[in-house]
Amino acid sequence: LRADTPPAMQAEPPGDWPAHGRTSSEQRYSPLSHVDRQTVGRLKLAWYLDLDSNRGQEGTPLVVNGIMYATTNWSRVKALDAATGRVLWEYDPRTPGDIALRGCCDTVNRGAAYWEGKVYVGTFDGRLIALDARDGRPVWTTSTIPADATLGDIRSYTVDGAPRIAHGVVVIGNGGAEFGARGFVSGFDARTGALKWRFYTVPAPANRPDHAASDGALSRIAWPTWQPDGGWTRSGGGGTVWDAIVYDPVTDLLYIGVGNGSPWNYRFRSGGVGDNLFLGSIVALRPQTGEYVWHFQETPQDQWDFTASQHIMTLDLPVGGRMRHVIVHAPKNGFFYVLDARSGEFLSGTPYVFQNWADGLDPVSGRPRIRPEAMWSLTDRPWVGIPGALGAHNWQPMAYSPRTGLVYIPAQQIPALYKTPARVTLHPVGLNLGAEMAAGSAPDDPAARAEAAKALQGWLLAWDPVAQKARFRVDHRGPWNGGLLATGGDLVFQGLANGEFHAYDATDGRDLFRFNAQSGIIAPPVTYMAGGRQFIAVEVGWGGIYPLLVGGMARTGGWTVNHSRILAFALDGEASLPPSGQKGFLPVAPPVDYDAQQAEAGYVHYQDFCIACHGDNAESGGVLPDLRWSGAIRTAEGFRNVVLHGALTAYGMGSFASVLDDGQAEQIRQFLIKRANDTYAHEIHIRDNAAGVPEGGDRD
Ligand SMILES: O=C(O)c1cc(C(=O)O)c2c(n1)C(=O)C(=O)c1cc(C(=O)O)[nH]c1-2
Ligand SMILES: [Ca+2]
Repeated sequence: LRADTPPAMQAEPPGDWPAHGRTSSEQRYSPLSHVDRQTVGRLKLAWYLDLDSNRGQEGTPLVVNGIMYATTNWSRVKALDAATGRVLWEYDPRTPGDIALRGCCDTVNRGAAYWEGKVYVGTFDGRLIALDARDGRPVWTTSTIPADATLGDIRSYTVDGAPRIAHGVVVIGNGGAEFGARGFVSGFDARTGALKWRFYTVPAPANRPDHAASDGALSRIAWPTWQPDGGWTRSGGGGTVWDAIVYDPVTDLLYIGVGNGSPWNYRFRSGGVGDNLFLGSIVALRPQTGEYVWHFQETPQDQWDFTASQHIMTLDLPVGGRMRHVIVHAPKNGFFYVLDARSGEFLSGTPYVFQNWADGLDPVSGRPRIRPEAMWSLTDRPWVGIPGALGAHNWQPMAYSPRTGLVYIPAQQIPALYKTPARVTLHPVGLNLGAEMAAGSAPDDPAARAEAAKALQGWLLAWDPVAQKARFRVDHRGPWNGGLLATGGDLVFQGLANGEFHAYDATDGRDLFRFNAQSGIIAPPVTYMAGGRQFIAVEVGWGGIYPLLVGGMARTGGWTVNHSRILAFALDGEASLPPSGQKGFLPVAPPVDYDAQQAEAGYVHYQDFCIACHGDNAESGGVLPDLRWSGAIRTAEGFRNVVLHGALTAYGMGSFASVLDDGQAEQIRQFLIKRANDTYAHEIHIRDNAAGVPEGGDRD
């Protein structure tokens, strides 16, 4: 059985990519078929553009009438001639560097919205800006963060998702639930930037009304699911809407994917009491008013960072013998859900990966049967969870082909160790998870490391949403690969963590095209027509949470240094990339003396405050500096200047003076010197090859 093409999809000009998921169904399917299984052998690079930031690039470029609007790291916007890559205008919102510390997962941006001659972009420091599509001049700017939301010194808000537009309302959410935040989405008048409505996803302390669209639903439905005086009243509760927001013209509803609890620790957050709505839920709202319509909670009692923020897609599928308009969703928690898009009714849910936290779902309600041992914050025993906090599928978008009837999922396995700390402290800067970060790091011993690396997996999963089962999979070298694109040429395109860009046969996963992009790819490709030719374009740039947090183990995926670009491919393209010449972070012989006791204390502070960007156990994942080889660790004063006095704030390394004193900063420095000494010989050794790059061999 094949799904019908929904009416909303037919309206879009087939040669454009005018909205985040191309159409309002967010299927990321384009009917273009010049590039197909026969012609793909002639696919070549047509143009490329070097970007001005070498950090994670997660953007979906929009293409409207031959002009590409791409957003890149630090919330920058570029308009390009989509046929040639020539820059028409650029806009830099000058996001301040210290905001990097307020986001968990790299200063990324996932894309813009286009509507009636304006380009809308959210900025990492929480602004929403409307630009004139002709010249990039700001038409209006507004703050998406209400002044009182930052009350309490731990509240932390960022914006990195793409805005969506419905009924002339621009809708945007925010990130921050790893720090202390209370989630909400806001709707602004697309013409003027005036706030039209706001919907908070978790209650206010004491069930206080916000005089917002959410008041009724929060007090009626959500408030009874929280312990009234739980730690959430100080940490915000979480529920940030940091990625998926979808307007569905078929139901005239707006669907939002609500994130995890703040902090993760459910005992601290809510005393181990209640489901904590609307955490881990899809919530349907009226786009004009923000009024609540329905919700479906995928993960009650969240303590795993199991967000429902992942890509929300609508489809028309035969269910029980009749066509239903449904939402399909593959959130972090590892279950593939099919919900009725009008009512939120649970239709089916099946694990799409190996998972160990639930004994399936209740077949009627869809509620997970959570295993008692997975409730780590209540058992006080460490829990190795699969999926872990980075999910069986993260923000990297899926795609659907109406020709094959398959949903293509960038699936992964990244186990996580969850452990209750001796004491939960809420810090004004840095992660506030209520989980022990110094519980154990990747081993240095090569054999043990290779064994641990086997658990880190990534694959392209072709999923039949009607039968709820896998049709085929394509295994990649590791997790954290790019989002997906499906085309009328029966191809599925995906960039990989190891820096390759591929086209696969949509019917069986056969590998039909491979290109060396010289840096890991996490962004989803798009396709469009310009100058009479079909292009496939993708942003290249290794980053996002996986390499930043996981660090050295994330380098098993391949290329170790970010080189950010936009690449565009076409049949008989004639461009080529210059040789990469990349050698990774070059190890510099470290100072030899350190104090072992200080270094031990420094490990704990490092894991609490530095791990989220510089990687587990002081090994960088190839995006931000590897501190073992940093000049800053050579003197106590130099290190203090960076860590406490903000010498590198403009680059995103703000001051930690509010959480670390001189002595603790010095302990971290001693730890870094120890790590440099422990690993220097090995780092040199793994470069013992002709190319002098880690892990053997130039892949040019
Ligand atoms: O809870 C939040 O507020 C929040 C925000 C974000 C974000 O804004 O990017 C991410 C996450 N959570 C998250 O859990 C996650 O795995 C994640 C990955 C990424 C990324 O861009 O690589 N962002 C985020
Ligand atoms: Ca999160």
